[in-house]
Amino acid sequence: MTGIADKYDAPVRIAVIGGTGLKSLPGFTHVANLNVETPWGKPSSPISILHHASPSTGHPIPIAFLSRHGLHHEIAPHEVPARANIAALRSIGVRTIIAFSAVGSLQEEVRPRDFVVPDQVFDRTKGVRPWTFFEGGMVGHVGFADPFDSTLSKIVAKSGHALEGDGITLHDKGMIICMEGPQFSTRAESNIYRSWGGTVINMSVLPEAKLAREAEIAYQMICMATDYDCWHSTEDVNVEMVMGHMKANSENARRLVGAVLDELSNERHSDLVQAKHLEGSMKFAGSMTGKEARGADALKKLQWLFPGYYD
Ligand SMILES: CSC[C@H]1O[C@H](OP(=O)(O)O)[C@H](O)[C@@H]1O
Ligand SMILES: Nc1ncnc2[nH]cnc12
Repeated sequence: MTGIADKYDAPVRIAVIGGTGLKSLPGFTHVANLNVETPWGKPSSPISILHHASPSTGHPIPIAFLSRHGLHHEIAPHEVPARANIAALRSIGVRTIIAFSAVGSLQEEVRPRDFVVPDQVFDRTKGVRPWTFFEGGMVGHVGFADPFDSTLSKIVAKSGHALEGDGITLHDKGMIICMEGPQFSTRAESNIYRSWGGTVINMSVLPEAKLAREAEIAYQMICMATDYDCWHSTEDVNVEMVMGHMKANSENARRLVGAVLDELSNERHSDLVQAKHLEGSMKFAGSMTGKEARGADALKKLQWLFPGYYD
């Protein structure tokens, strides 16, 4: 792309990860495209840096945008390079991620095109996706009882509720089931997930949310329901249905993300967007392994991710 810089000198604190049907964020000033190479490989797409005018000061706030499935939706859910995505975002300064996802609804009251801000996750991936930065002779454990950031979730919910009555319906909690895919669920699975209390289902929240937590990044997913999976009397989920609802409701998705970014750009959330409450948490949690037993490769990679933590 001509006229777009390939560097951005200031730290970028806030990122949006776009999912199915949200491959870009129009309406912002596109100032740079960053091609970041991490020890875990290349991210799903170049990171676009967008300028968003803070409603409180008018000053431009940089926002990083990454397309989870690539620029042309060429990366399947189980192939998403989630470690490279999260590591690349952290390396440019990101400490807050708003992740967007198209989901199936497991409850009658969550209708196609409704938004859900989940507060819990149930892991139904199959262990085929790399899910941690801590391995190979660098052991680390991090709490994941509450997989989303509670302060961030309140901001997202408040921003969404403020748009209600204006074409947007938002449910401010729920359990998201993360399945492996890429095939959709069987009817038996869908009904079991409902009996477990699942609210919505996707193929993307994990390991993204786990890796964000390990990287000391505040993370919240915004889900948009696109179908009733295959438990309902309506038509079973298919790709045309998902894409159709995403396309038809994309303006609302962008309005919601815009409202969240407006709020996060406010100076009063400066500590949150820098995730001060998470800063340094991996210094101790990731330094359990005795120095003499540390794997050299693992150490080098983690020193790239957390400069100064494991010297
Ligand atoms: C195309 S339907 C299945 C696909 O849609 C969701 O993608 P994303 O979470 O990136 O919006 C779901 O997780 C599946 O990957
Ligand atoms: N029914 C479904 N199952 C899994 N992922 C989805 N993404 C959108 N709809 C979905």
